This record gives sequence, structure tokens and C-alpha cells, in this order.
Amino acid sequence: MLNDHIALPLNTAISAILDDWTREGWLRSVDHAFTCLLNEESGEQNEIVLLLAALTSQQVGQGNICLDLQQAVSEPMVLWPEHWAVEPQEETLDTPPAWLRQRPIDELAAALAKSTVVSTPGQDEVDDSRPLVFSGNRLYLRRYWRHEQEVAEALEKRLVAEPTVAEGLPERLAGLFPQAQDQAPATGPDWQKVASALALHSPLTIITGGPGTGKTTTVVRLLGLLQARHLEGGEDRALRIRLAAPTGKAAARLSESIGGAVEALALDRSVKDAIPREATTLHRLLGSRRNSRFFRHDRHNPLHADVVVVDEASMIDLEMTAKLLDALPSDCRLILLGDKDQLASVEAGAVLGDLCRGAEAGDYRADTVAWIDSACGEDIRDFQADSDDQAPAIRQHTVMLRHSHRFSAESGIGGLAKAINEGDSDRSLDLLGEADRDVTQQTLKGPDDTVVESLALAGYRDYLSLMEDQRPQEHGDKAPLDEETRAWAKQVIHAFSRFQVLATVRQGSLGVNGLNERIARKLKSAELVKNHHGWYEGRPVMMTRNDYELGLMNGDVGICLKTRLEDEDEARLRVAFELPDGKIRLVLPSRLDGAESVYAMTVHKSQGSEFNRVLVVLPEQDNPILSRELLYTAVTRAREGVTIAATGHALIRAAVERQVTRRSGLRERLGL
Ligand SMILES: Nc1ncnc2c1ncn2[C@@H]1O[C@H](COP(=O)(O)OP(=O)(O)OP(=O)(O)O)[C@@H](O)[C@H]1O
Repeated sequence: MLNDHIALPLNTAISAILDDWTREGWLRSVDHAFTCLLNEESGEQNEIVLLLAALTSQQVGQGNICLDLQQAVSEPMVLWPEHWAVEPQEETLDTPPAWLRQRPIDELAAALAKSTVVSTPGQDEVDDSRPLVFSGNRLYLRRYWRHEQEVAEALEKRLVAEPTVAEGLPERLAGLFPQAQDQAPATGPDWQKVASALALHSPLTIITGGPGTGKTTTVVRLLGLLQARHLEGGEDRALRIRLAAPTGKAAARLSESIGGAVEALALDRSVKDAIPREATTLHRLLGSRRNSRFFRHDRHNPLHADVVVVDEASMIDLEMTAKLLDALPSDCRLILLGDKDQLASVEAGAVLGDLCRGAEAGDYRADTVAWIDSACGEDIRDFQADSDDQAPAIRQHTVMLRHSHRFSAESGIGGLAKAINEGDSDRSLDLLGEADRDVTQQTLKGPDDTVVESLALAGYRDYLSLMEDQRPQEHGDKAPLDEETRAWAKQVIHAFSRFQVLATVRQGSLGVNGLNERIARKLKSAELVKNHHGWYEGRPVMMTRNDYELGLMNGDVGICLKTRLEDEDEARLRVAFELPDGKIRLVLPSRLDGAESVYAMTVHKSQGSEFNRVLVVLPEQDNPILSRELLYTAVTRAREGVTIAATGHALIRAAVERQVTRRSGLRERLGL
């Protein structure tokens, strides 16, 4: 048993453990460096405090907001990737879980409570000189504790409701949401209508739902209603509505679907014209500044907006959520849209997932049920909590859309997505095994099975053929008109975006890097492209960083094309990107920093994008990254067809059965 009064010099026992854990890959070097700094700058010598600090930092690297001590001690293996599952043996190195298992939580808590590098809210002030915060058995890096606190406080301020039903509201909602226009279930509430009614009622609304459940359609109708009501109120200016999404791709997709939905609104032209068609990225909305994690807009310089809609909210990490909430004026409505079951952001925190976990149940209070009845006549009593005390306030602002208008829950992509989501591996495999479906499984003989390249070739042949067939003609010895070149480039980009290979890992022949190489070679040998390395016509690339000068964002995809502009004597290779406003930007390859081939992309990178068909390639061996959320996200990128290529059923089964939960204290703070 450790004695926390003994001040151990870091260069001996603790240092040895830190070195071992880092060498074994259990800590990142940044976690190691942070811990050493803690010792050097603050003089902290206690083994428990230092090693817990290292593990907390490591947990942030895993996407968690904090180290949950209770869980760390009682079920340490849950907190770390499975490759740490080495049972400690006498005289062998302690794994972090083994180290934790030997220490009762009281001992850990006592050491933290005494430490001068740890603040304990409730006991002392959280001050900026202490890098760690210990709260409710959770250990945080101070920055993340603050973000969590800011998010919880800002959300709580928004958990209020406007008390009255405006005159004529039921009729208006009925007008905007006529009886189901397609095969929507005749029974059960019209959740789209419920979502709009709730949103009209409060400054914060969260609308979650799987692909094609009508989130965008709902929000457009809601915006129409808000704007119409506002303009009729005799205001001298329209509501300032801003639309945003976490990535450029997601923003472009939102812009695309909003345009059509606004036109379809049964409202006056003046109202439609007062609804924006273009979405921007969250970074642009908040005004990102080069080399700074601060934004131009914050509480001191809030956004000029009355309504902010953020799509693909599952991709927003905790820090970004804090910044967004900080920049909103207090009277601005916030509407978050997203699919709670998708992968969380790469950065720490899964705010939408945290807020919406369990949202299926509804958990509405009696007054919410009554409000919905009076505002739109929908009966949500089946989703009422047993008592108001058990109904968290945030649930009164949350609606889950349940019916996919894109695909039915019984078949194909919809059925597979549902089975994966429910962790039902047998059903997932059954669906993949059935003939005549839009979802199929391809069993690979091994990691180098060439069927992968053949499937990719079949998917990519179209855009490469179109690139050749539709190439703009030169006019005599004159170049084609620039607008012809750009129109062609746009066609090629759109054709490319119909199919995508998705990989779950980067390394290995079934990882992104290996697949890019293999597919490029295959296309070259099929003479669809002229080269398979360097820059060549037909090469699709993805930006891996933001380039503000070029207006290109991390994740933007472009295609390398041979183009001759009007004032040029000969053709040059340029990479064509479609910007969010639909314009084509042509960029010389030498201007692009950090662009990678994108025949295959990671599932993480594909979030916010959709393709007609996807080929999902699983790695050769099971890997902790393979999870239900990952597979669900991959499968729901497809509109028409999915093939999952794997070396066996076991991998698919393992992925469906593994669930990822990010640790944070947000749910507890919000009474969830
Ligand atoms: N109530 C409805 N009745 C009939 N069709 C609908 C209804 N709501 C939405 N749709 C249609 O369903 C499709 C998907 O809707 P929408 O784009 O709003 O869903 P979404 O949840 O935003 O989808 P995703 O986020 O997956 O793109 C659209 O074609 C839309 O017109």
C-alpha cells in the first residue's frame, strides 16, 4: 500500500513507471510530458496524483472528458482499449488497470484531496494555478472541467419554456405538417410536428434521428413558421437565421438539402426569401483565428443571430460546443440536429450522444405533454415519464425522429442500421447474408484478396469514364471556354461522390493507406488512369488541413484534372474542388499542402457525407476501434447500397457487439 506522505523523487520509481507505460503505448508521450511538467512546475511528488494525472491526460486522448475513478477502480478494463487486457503477473510490469486495481478509491480520493495541483469544487475554488480538478469522483484536466461546466451552465440557462400557445399555432403546424405524405406509420405521434412545436416553445431544441428521418425538413418548416410569425408581427427586419455544420462537407450537404425544402414550403415568397439557403462551417460562423483556439465571436462579441441551426451535431466536441454556446446571444434560439448513434468527434467529448442517450423513452413531463397537445394536437402520453421528478429538464427540449423517409426499417440499409444500433449481430449477419438486398457481405480470403480492388474498380469506373467521355473540346487551337471546363469538373466531382471505399484503420493492406495504393494500381492496370503515384489526371484527393487562403477545409475532396484555361497555350494538371456555394475552384497541385489520395477514406472522415454506394472494408484483425457506432456510421453513409468486406463473420460480429461510451460528467450535471 502506498503512503501518500512520502515524497518520491520523480526520477526513480514514478519515472520508471511512466517510462514503462509510455514505452508500452499505454500512455502517449504528451501524457508523459504533462506529468513531468506537473512535477517540475508544481513540485507534485505523490505517485497517486502523478499517475492519475497521466491517466487523465491519456483518457482525453481517447475522447473522454475525465477519468472516472469509480469505474477506473471497479472495472478498469472498460476504460482502456482491449489490448491492455494483460492480467498482471508477479514480478511483471503493472498495467495501468492492474495498478488501479490495487488501490481502493478512498486512497486515491484522499491523495487527490490533499494535492496542491488539484482543485476540489465545493471544498475550494477552482483556480487557474491548479491543473487538475477532482469533482464527483471524476478527475479532469482543468480546461475540460471548465468546458464541461460552461456547457452545462449555458444549456441550463436555455432550459426554459415560453408559456403560451400563440393564436392559430395548431392550424399553422397542421398546414406545415399535413398527414403523412408517404408510408409513414399511421400510428404514433408525428414527431416532426412535435419537434417544431417544442422548438417554438423554447430557446434550445435538440432534434435527433437516423438518416432520412426528416431532420432538415422539420427544421426548414420550423424556420418558415418562425420567420412568418416574426414578419407578421410587424418587425422592421427579418429574423437573422444562421445555418452551420462542423465540416465543410456537412455544411455543403445542408445547403443542398435546405434549398429544395425551402422552395417546397407552403408559405409566402417573402417568408421563403428570408430563410437562408447557405450553411457555413462552425469555424467560419464563430470566426476562427489563425493559430488560436479562440474565436472572434464569444460572450463579449456575440453572434448577430436570432436563430442558429447546427446540423451533424454528433460531430461537435465538448470544446467547440462550449465556444458555440459562449458566442450565442441569450435571446438567440439554438437548434441542434444530429444522429445520436453516430461516431462522436475525434476530439474529446460526445455532447449530442451524452444529451440524447435514452431519448427513445421521451421522458416528457405532464406540462410538456399538455403543451404538445394544445400546440399541435399530438398525443405523446406514451412517452411521458412516470413522474415529473424523473423527467430531466433537457428531455423537454429533445425530440427523436423515428421514421426514416429514405429507407424502411425492415429491409436493406435501414434494417441493417437498426440491427447494428441494437447490437443485434445475428440479425446484422442475416441481413448481410440474404440475397437480393442493397446490403451485402464480401468475404475476403485474406488481407490481400484482390476482390477488394475489383469492387473498387467497379465503383470508380463511372467517374473516370465520364472524365474521358465528357472532356470539353478545344475550339480549333483555342482552349475550351472556362465555364465548359468548370461544368465538366463539377460533373466529374459529382460522379466521384456516388461511390466511396471506407476503411476503419489507416495501416495495413486493408487500411486507408494500403487501399489507396492498391486501388490506384488497379485503376492504372485497367488503363483508367495514366499513373498510380504522384499527381495524375483522375486522382481524387482530400485536404488534411484547412487552407484559408484557398478557401479549402480539412476533409474537402477534389479531383485532379487536366485543364486548359482560356488564356493558356497548353493544358496543366489542376485539382478541382466544389466550394460550398457550388462554384468550382481549380488549384495547381503545387499549391496544395497535405492533400492525400482518397480512393479510400476513414469512416471518421466520411461523417457528414453521403454516397449512393459504399464499400466498407474491415481490417484483417479485430481492433478496439471496430465498434457499433463505427459500423453504423459507415453503413448510414450509403443511400442505395452497402457492401461490407471482411475476412470473416467474426469481425462484423465483434464490431456490432462492441459499444463505445465516452466518459464525462455532463449527463450527471444535467440530471440525466
Ligand atoms: N413528413 C415527410 N413526409 C414525406 N417525406 C418526407 C417527410 N419528411 C422528410 N421527407 C423526405 O425524406 C427525405 C429525408 O428528409 P431530410 O433530408 O429532412 O432528413 P434528414 O434527417 O435531414 O436526413 P439526413 O440527415 O440523413 O440527410 C427527403 O427527401 C424529404 O423530402
